Amino acid sequence: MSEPQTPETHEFQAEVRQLLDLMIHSLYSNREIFLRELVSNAADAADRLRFEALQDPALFEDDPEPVVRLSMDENARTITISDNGIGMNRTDVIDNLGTIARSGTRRFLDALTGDQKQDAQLIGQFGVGFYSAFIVADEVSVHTRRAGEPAENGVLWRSDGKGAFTLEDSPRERRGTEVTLHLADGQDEFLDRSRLRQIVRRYSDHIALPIELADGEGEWETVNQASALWMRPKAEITDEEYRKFYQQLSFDTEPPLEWMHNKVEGNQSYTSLLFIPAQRPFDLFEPESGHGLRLYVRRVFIMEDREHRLLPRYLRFVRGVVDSDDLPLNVSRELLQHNRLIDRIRGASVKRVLDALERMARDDADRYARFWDAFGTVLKEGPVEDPGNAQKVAGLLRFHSTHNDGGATVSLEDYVRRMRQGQKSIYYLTGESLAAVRNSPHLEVFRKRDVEVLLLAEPVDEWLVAHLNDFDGRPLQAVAKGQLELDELGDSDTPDGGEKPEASDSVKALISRISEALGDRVSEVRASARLTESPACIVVGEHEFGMNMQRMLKAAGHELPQQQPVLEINPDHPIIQRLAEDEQAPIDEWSALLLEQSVLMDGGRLEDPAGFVRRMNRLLD
Ligand SMILES: Nc1ncnc2c1ncn2[C@@H]1O[C@H](COP(=O)(O)OP(=O)(O)OP(=O)(O)O)[C@@H](O)[C@H]1O
Repeated sequence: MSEPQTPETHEFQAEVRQLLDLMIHSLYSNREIFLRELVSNAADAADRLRFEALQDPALFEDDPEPVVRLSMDENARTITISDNGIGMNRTDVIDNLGTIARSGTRRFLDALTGDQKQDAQLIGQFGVGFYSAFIVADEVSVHTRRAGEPAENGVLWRSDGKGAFTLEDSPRERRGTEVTLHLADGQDEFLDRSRLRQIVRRYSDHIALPIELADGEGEWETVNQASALWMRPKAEITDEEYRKFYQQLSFDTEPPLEWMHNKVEGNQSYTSLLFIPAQRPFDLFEPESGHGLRLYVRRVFIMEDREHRLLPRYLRFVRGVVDSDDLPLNVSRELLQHNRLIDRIRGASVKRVLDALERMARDDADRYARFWDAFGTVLKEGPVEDPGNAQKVAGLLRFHSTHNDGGATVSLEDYVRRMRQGQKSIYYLTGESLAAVRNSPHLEVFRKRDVEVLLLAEPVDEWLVAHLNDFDGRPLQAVAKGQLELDELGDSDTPDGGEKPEASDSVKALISRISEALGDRVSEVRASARLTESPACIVVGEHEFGMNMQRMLKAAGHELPQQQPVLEINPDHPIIQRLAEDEQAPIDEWSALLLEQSVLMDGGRLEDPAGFVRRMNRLLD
């Protein structure tokens, strides 16, 4: 076997090339984040070393104290970021720096908005951090050796970011990685020590290991706080420090809406510091991505909880840290699945977050509205995922409603307070868009009798109402399902709102004519108690999927049993009355038209739209 020839040249993977091109040519606002990214990689490398050294203390060699060092050479116009972390061997370097597309790269390219400022924010969130070096550098070299391997396994990676990199053997005594950036023209501001100090303090102050800056005379100055903020006593931490810590942890441009810092002492001790952000991260709805809380054991970083063991998925917007004194240091993902201490931390953390949201909703409606705008949709997954807290979560939900056609949302508590005397249920209507539900014929009798209906137009709402059966002891009831019992709507103020109108004999006869004409396209035709203005609407059975849910399930590729709707007609409507009296009217055409317009009003699609238009034109003629 022959040793690989060095230096050897490798092409960047196509997507990496695309990304580099973008870094070099378009991301010049906010260029300083390159340092945040490289320091964060160095700190991750220190965390990984500490973690692996739990099994194999020899990895520390004779250099156990983690540190990140920044130095510069004004003549050569270079900046160097070095760490004594885990380091990389040849294979690691090839895999990590250029030839294998990381899933983050593709997603990053897809998520770009064209707005430079926003796009620069995306870099840190995607795991394309290393390449940000090319925002300021026209050549980058990485000299590295993996902990535990001999000095001659050191490798040197070099690239100008233009399509290829070279790799050569290069012995390295010191464990870890040294990244050297040769600054491109016009980037000399980064050769200024106070500028580097300022950037480190801005972005990396709370990285829990020292970041040292060379003073040019052989001395090193620690420029960050280098402490685990969450371990300090609450009373000594300022709001500003909490905000800054959050922003360094999350790379969020906005300060958080709220934070909860708790130390739990006792036979199981842990500290948690949880933040509720103010704005949505780009990947909130991507199933495999997203962040979790950072889990530490006695200050040693163990893992990011991407599997949502420390907090359930519906609270995945929460960022922060949990530091346990009692978990074993070699805790694995598997162990996290079945661990009583983790279960307790999870239960308590859920309660802390929900309590904080309750307080915010009660004391500061504006702030809560911001929270709801950003994360309401996610919170709606709560009753499905966490039935034990369903009522608590339900109390935090906000909905559009007929009470407030202007658009402000209402809580279930508001709704219950406004229920009419004798009203039994909380009524809701689901549909594809707010406009469609707001104008639905199903609301006619509710509006007339001044009974509030919640208007639900997000896909998740269907799952929510399928799992949330009641609130405060009142059942949730879909207005577009089953027979509507008017006396369950509560007392009516309107004089004609009492009894359901008795269908006359001619209407009864019309119903059977329509029923015959439509055959098995409907399961039933009946007189409606719902309609006051429209001639007809469709309804599903009490225990069937609603029309909107049926459409969603079909769109997701599910086979559904044939389920025909009920057609309800409004005996008081002039068209219906005319049809009831005119036995010569072309009933096949009219019946089809009534059904088709009801399907359209419901947000459905017609199987034969051209047939519908022709029919309508014939009848208008
Ligand atoms: N200083 C370093 N020491 C050891 N490995 C490193 C170092 N810098 C980068 N790497 C390796 O290269 C990989 C790619 O780094 P990059 O910054 O592009 O993404 P990332 O760190 O995985 O993602 P993110 O930026 O979201 O943390 C890292 O996952 C790591 O394995």
